[in-house]
Amino acid sequence: MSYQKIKIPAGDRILAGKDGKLQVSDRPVVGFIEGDGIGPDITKASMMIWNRAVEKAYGGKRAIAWMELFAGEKANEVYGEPLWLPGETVDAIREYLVAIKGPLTTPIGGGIRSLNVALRQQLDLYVCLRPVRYYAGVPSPVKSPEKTDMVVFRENTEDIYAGIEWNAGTPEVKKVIDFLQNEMGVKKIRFPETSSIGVKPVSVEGSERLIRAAIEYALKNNRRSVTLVHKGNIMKFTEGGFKNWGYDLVRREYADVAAVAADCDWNPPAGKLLVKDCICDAFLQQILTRPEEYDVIATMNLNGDYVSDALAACVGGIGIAPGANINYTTGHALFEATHGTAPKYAGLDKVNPCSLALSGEMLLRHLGWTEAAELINQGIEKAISDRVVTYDFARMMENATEVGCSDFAKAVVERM
Ligand SMILES: NC(=O)C1=CN([C@@H]2O[C@H](COP(=O)(O)OP(=O)(O)OC[C@H]3O[C@@H](n4cnc5c(N)ncnc54)[C@H](OP(=O)(O)O)[C@@H]3O)[C@@H](O)[C@H]2O)C=CC1
Ligand SMILES: O=C(O)CCC(=O)C(=O)O
Ligand SMILES: [Mg+2]
Repeated sequence: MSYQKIKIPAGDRILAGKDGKLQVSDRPVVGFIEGDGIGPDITKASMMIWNRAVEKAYGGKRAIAWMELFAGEKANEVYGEPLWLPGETVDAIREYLVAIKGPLTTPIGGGIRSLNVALRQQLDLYVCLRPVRYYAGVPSPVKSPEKTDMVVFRENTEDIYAGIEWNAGTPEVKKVIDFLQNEMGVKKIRFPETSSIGVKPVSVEGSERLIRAAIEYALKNNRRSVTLVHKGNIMKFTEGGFKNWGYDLVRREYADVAAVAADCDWNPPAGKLLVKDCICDAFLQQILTRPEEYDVIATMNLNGDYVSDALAACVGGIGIAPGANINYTTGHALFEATHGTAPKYAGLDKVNPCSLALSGEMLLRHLGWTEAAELINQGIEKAISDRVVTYDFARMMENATEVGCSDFAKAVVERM
């Protein structure tokens, strides 16, 4: 495919085999979107870390051929018109399979809807994978942060994030409310004249593919349990459906390797994975009081958004929380930091690049380049244990050497 503004570097396309395994040459083309706000700072710093890790791990035999893709404010500049998510950016990720992105701005209220959510939906990246583990030395607001070791599987294409909503006072919302009241017998809209209405689609297919991915991950990585986090006591058919369909799936497809908590009195037979559930509000307090009881988490879109920032805080904050958006069937994967554009720090070369750098660590692992991934972990761990950190950690540590974003990246590279 030819592109208008995207320059394709010398290298090879990553291909997905029939078994879902990727075919990766020694010079794979990988897309990157710099992002808005702090995006350029953390992308530049992370690039330094990723490229050095690959060079060091493979002695120059392997290298990533980076291909810049445009979205957000930079897309407006490059294309010379108000174009937030050019079609060719999505096409290029479709064609080249793997990419990484910095955060993109979403204005609150009016204006464009989330470009991040649009990318996930257009590419059907149904899993938002966010591992949460503690790096020794990172300052944390909890007493025993090392007890937090969870991997969040957040459903990425449905729920309230589908963006089906109508604003209060519009003819459209009036039509929806009339339909609900007159044709569906709804009597519970407290203030019908001034309500906005949002719709929350949650399907059997969407829930099953997400929960299946979480179970497969747990089995492959010898994890102890999968917890379905939901608010099914209130939203019976959407959040409650998610839980029930998850349990049905385990009983139907995984009976030989996994057990539903209620079926085994919370004691799975030896060697079997425990699948349990927890109501989301209770879960958010238990991650502070009893984190060791949770392992792999499967949840819906909105819960997953809240849960991932709350969990990130337990291990030091969103400055160090990585993530990936993945479709395990097509092999498409878009890696990204958990945090946003932190506009007040834009261009100051100040923030922590770890969240994006570690998303790149996940990317390298996804390509099978584990040696390079390990070097990134090692460099970050050593920098933190030497107390060389960015402002977010420095303000919670004693005797820390506070450095900027690019100097932190240099400190990591020196310690690989
Ligand atoms: N995937 C994406 O692209 C996402 C995009 N967004 C978008 O980002 C914009 C800003 O959102 P906002 O709610 O302010 O959330 P942000 O995550 O951008 O920032 C909130 C706070 O988190 C801390 N923080 C964020 N990133 C870092 C970092 N790298 N290092 C250290 N600290 C960090 C800062 O805390 P402190 O002030 O304490 O220093 C910051 O003020 C919005 O438009 C939002 O929609 C939001 C989330 C995800
Ligand atoms: O796209 C956005 O504005 C928010 C996305 C978000 O918060 C997330 O992915 O965690
Ligand atoms: Mg979020």
